[in-house]
Amino acid sequence: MSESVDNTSVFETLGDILEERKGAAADSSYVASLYNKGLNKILEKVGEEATETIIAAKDAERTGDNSDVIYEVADLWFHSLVALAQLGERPESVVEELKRRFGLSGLEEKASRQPK
Ligand SMILES: N=c1c2ncn([C@@H]3O[C@H](COP(=O)(O)OP(=O)(O)OP(=O)(O)O)[C@@H](O)[C@H]3O)c2ncn1[C@@H]1O[C@H](COP(=O)(O)O)[C@@H](O)[C@H]1O
Repeated sequence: MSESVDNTSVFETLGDILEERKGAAADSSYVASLYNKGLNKILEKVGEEATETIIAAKDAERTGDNSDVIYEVADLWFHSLVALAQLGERPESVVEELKRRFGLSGLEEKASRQPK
């Protein structure tokens, strides 16, 4: 599978798999088992993976080896996409939002925000 999927369509393919798993049995699929446990459990995994990413990034800074942090960021992205799928949203929505931000300076965007 990994060789046959173009880099640009990785999120689309993963989005299709996450949709397809909505019809799978919890004991046959990790994704289906997460859906079955519900959004709180999925968000708990997102939190865990975010923490593991921070620890791996600090280790990478010390050792110069980025392999673990890449692995943990992949876990974080994956679980974030499962959370979005549970909410009925596809990965392409996030890609679109990032695309919308091209050329928009983060500093300008922050300055233009309405005060809360
Ligand atoms: N990309 C992923 C992916 N990344 C991480 N993981 C799983 O996420 C889990 C998280 O790791 P942990 O170390 O936290 O797992 P754990 O300690 O066993 O988890 P808990 O018991 O704490 O819940 C592991 O079981 C990983 O295998 C993934 N599982 C699935 N996918 C994709 O989703 C597809 C569908 O997966 P299934 O639904 O299992 O068929 C796969 O073909 C992949 O493309």
